Amino acid sequence: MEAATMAWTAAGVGMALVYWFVWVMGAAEVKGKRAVDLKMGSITNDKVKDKYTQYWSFFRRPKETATTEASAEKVPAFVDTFYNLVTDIYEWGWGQSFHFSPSLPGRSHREATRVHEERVADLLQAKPGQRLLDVGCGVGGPMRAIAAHSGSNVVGITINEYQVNRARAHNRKAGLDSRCEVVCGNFLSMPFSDASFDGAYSIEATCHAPRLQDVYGEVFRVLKPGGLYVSYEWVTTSLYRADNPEHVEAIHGIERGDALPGLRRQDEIASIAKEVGFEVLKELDLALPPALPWWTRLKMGRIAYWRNSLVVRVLTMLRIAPKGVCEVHEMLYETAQHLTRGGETGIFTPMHMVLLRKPVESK
Ligand SMILES: C=C(CC[C@@H](C)[C@H]1CC[C@H]2C3=CC[C@H]4[C@H](C)[C@@H](O)CC[C@]4(C)[C@H]3CC[C@]12C)C(C)C
Ligand SMILES: C[S@@+](CC[C@H](N)C(=O)[O-])C[C@H]1O[C@@H](n2cnc3c(N)ncnc32)[C@H](O)[C@@H]1O
Repeated sequence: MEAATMAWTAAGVGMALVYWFVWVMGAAEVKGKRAVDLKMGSITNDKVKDKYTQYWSFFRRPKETATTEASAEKVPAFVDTFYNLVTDIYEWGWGQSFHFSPSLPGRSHREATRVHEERVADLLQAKPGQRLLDVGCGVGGPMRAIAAHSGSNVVGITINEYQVNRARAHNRKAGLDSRCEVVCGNFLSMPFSDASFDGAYSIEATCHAPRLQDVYGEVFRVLKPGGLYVSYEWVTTSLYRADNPEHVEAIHGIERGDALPGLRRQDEIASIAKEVGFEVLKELDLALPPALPWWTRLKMGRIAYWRNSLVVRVLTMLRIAPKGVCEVHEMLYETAQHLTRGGETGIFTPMHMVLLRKPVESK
């Protein structure tokens, strides 16, 4: 073969490979967020690396972050930065629901996710026409499932403006925008009137609060007397040993890679809820057997991770994705290992469920 023909053939094969990795394989989990559309939220391309470095140095020592008052105050701003960095990667590689769920035999991840969300609506006994609050709503995957399942109206709050825009666009596309509303704000001080919601829920979101009392107190305030609140909490279990270096490494890894100001213990949740005035109706770790592992989906994805990191590398080289995406992707890959370790050893659960009620006689 002539040199020129060989060069053209190689170029053709190269282009086909790029097309395959980026447009075909890069379409990952959910149609609608493709690798070529990866952005870093509202951070401009030239600021991505700096923002990532700032984030990483802030969350290097998670427990200190929660305990010193000055740095606890900065947590919501850094959580906002975190979601600017990860929201598109999450949507691309996981879907529109940013949480885990127990695997269900013979059912897809998508179905298992929906069942885990509908369980919230059922626990709340949500009814058509009721007004529910989604505390830390992400891009609204759970909100749409819960509104569709129960017929209720849902108002979501998130600290991240980029997520607000994504959630509103998804709500419109799903034809649910008349029943699903999204507000940008801090769940530690919410822009809602007292006693203005029939029910509330939070799915894997309140773990970002330095003090759980603050967010539970706000939910208590905005609920009507008699209103129910369900929360899926990220916690360490009674199997966690602070003197076991492997345990400490996994838990620190989870905290650093997920913007957490220190994980709480499982046995703290109900007492904090009571402290702010709630009645505790139910408390259960939904990850306990007979539930199947929630971390299977993270483990099964090794080939997908490899493919995804290749895709982000190629896109960064071609300057389609901003510089810094590779570092963020690498951080998430490592976080996935720590989460898996936390699940396998049983020292961590992302689904400690509490069902709470604001007493009827309270104001
Ligand atoms: C509740 C929170 C988020 C939980 C999960 C939705 C996310 C935790 C870790 C994330 C991921 C890790 C590895 C990524 C992978 C390297 C990439 O190629 C594709 C996306 C991942 C699978 C990503 C997806 C979302 C998570 C599973 C926290 C923040 C409180
Ligand atoms: C892991 S995501 C879960 C999102 C959603 N519940 C779901 O399951 O898809 C956590 C969410 O909590 C929100 N969040 C964290 N801290 C917050 C704060 N102080 N005020 C409002 N939202 C916050 C984040 O912006 C994000 O939307």
